[in-house]
Amino acid sequence: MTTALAPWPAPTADAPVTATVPVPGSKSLTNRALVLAAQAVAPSLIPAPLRSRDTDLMAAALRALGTGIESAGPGGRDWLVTPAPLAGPAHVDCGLAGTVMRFLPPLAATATGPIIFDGDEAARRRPMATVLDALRALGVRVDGDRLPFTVHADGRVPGGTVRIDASASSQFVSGLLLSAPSFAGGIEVRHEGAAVPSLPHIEMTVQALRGVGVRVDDATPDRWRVEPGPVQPWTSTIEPDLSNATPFLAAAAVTGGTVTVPHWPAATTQAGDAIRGLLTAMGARVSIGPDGLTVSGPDRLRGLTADLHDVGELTPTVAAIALFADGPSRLTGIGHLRGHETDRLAALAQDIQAVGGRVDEAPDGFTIHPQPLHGGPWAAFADHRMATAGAIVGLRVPGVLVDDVATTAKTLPGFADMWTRMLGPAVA
Ligand SMILES: O=C(O)C1=C[C@@H](OP(=O)(O)O)[C@@H](O)[C@H](O)C1
Ligand SMILES: C=C(OP(=O)(O)O)C(=O)O
Repeated sequence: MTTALAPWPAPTADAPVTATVPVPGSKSLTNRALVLAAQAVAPSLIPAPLRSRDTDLMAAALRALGTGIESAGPGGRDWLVTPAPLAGPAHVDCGLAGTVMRFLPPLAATATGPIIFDGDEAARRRPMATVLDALRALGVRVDGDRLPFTVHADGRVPGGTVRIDASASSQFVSGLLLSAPSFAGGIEVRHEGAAVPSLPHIEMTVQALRGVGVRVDDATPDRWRVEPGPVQPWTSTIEPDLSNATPFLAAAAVTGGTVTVPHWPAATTQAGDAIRGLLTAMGARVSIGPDGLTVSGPDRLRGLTADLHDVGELTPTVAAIALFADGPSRLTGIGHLRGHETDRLAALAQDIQAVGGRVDEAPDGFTIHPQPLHGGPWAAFADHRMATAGAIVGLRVPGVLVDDVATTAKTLPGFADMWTRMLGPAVA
């Protein structure tokens, strides 16, 4: 029997939050770096990767397939990745990581032996069939359509053209592209269906592949071609995780304070960068300078109408901020969030109502009508971004109880301590 942990009372801010908050590396970049470094012609040193549940699971899975991954550099903060022939039999624990469950089956297909994939209970509900059907179309034997499933690899993926419907997740495209340099004929992925979400993440994949010397043609919308060939070692820096930075920036927005996140990249493919435009539209002051990105909250936040299809990861943060605006906010284009860590639209609606808020849920988004809130339970649903959204609400609403703040370890271990530190010594 497991004992339920005590809920986390989200601290309230008695004054405008003023802080500088360094944020660890990007989950999305770290896991792309690992998958590419495992295919490289020589070892890679991944500088200061994110260490979190999602990235540790990716590293553990690659180790299980034969890749050497060890800590290196000052204080062991880097990862030295030594490629080796990939082989099963192996068992891959995906946890709840979309990047592990969608990026690794194509790589496993280039190995040998049966490779069994499984994950958390919630992970078994996440859409997977598109990538597994694509592998079958490429000549790979796969048993199953969602977790748990088995890839029966025979050491060679012929590759070729696949037609997929990636409207449920950009990760279906990214996963196929990232291992295609190791397919005999590379790959051409053609998307057919409603618009692909999270396009900046596919742009990140393309840029990551080019960064290790792989030729990619993405000139035609909804069509990507990756040439087979040698993968050079990974050398790029890992940018801070800009999506994980957003709850801290939100703290400035909702309390009229000022928060700086250092090392904000001048150019990036991370979806989190879109927070600059979104917060500006809500009335915050946003600037990039030598110290990083600084957000100063306004006296009154404006409601927002935004299509978040490309940057769905930001929805929990934006929804939490919208609760404190002076008018309604309408967030659309995010039906695919129903297949994220949890059904994020339903989860946000439930939690917002539990603290007295009003939200009208639609198939592809919702409208938030700000009104006075009160304390209450805030369920995380095993979703790191639901937990951080609860923290934002708690800044302004006493008595918000987040049931599982530890779930933030998926991408940001130590979140609760970082949050308390941001609020200063006055907050217990
Ligand atoms: O490729 C990636 O690293 C990601 C792609 C996106 O997934 P979806 O396209 O499923 O939204 C994003 O939401 C997720 O957090 C990370
Ligand atoms: C959707 C997310 O994660 P995953 O990589 O598990 O899909 C997310 O981090 O918001």
